[in-house]
Amino acid sequence: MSEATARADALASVERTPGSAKPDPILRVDKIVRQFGGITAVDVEHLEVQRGIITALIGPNGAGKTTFFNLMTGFDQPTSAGKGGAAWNFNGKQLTRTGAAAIARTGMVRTFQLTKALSRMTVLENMMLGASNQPGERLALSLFPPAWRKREAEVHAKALDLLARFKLDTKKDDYAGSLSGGQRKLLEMARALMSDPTMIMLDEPMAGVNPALTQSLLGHIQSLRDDGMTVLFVEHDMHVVRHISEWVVVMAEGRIVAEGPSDTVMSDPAVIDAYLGAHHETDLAELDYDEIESEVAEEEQEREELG
Ligand SMILES: Nc1ncnc2c1ncn2[C@@H]1O[C@H](COP(=O)(O)OP(=O)(O)OP(=O)(O)O)[C@@H](O)[C@H]1O
Repeated sequence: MSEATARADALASVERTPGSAKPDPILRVDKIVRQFGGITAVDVEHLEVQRGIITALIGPNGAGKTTFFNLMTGFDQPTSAGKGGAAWNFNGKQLTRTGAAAIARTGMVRTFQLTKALSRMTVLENMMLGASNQPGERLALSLFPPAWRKREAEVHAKALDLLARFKLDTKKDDYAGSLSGGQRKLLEMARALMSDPTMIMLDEPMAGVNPALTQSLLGHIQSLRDDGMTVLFVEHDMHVVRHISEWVVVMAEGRIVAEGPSDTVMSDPAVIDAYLGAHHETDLAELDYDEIESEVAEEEQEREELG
């Protein structure tokens, strides 16, 4: 049996309902709520992410996807414990109240957009920063300088390997800020891989990427999965979602509203509702999002004119 068939078989019996149980979940989330003032950004009752596959997290703007990523990776904290207590478990480890660095060391990492500070560093320096330190490593290394030099050489070699894999090796001494949009996305992904994650969370990996690089980025994401990594990614482009994800989770107004394989979930009425706020007999993949946006803008203007 091919690996792709095995992955599809593992999901065949999974219920297409929000929060459904998976045969081998690497991430399990319970009752996680995050509010900002009066806004409930995230209110996830239960979610399981299957190990070793590519799962897409989709949903309209403001659905809570980025906040959910931040909560999982310790860059934000849940507001309320909810009934029975907020909890999430990654690869057998309970992560509630665990800091971001400690969560990264468990093997769950997310990509970050290149900030201004990182743009002023070279591509290679960015990669070196991505290497995680094992607990106690800093102390051990500072007490024993030869070990530090050995570790630095290893990290350097690994950074060069990854840069070659992502075809960024010729750019290693360039400022990260000088890269094109697509190359930045490659660097963000390569940097996250420096810590040998078990699961990688990508926030809009294709945003701002030109069509030529899109294909290469998609290939990289698939090869991470083929190497045994679990991939969870947020994406607005439905063609990308259809192309590479084996499972799709849909968020709206902080909640998980639908789950299923990419070829069927987008025709789920709950998903269409989430995007359009009304029932439509439409296949989301066929929708023209620019047209929808301009229709929504027109409707808003009409409402404003009507007072
Ligand atoms: N730091 C913050 N302070 C106040 N409100 C916030 C903050 N972060 C997020 N929100 C609000 O929480 C809600 C969820 O936002 P979030 O960015 O998680 O959504 P998203 O699904 O990632 O959206 P997009 O697809 O547009 O990136 C939105 O209403 C947003 O305005």
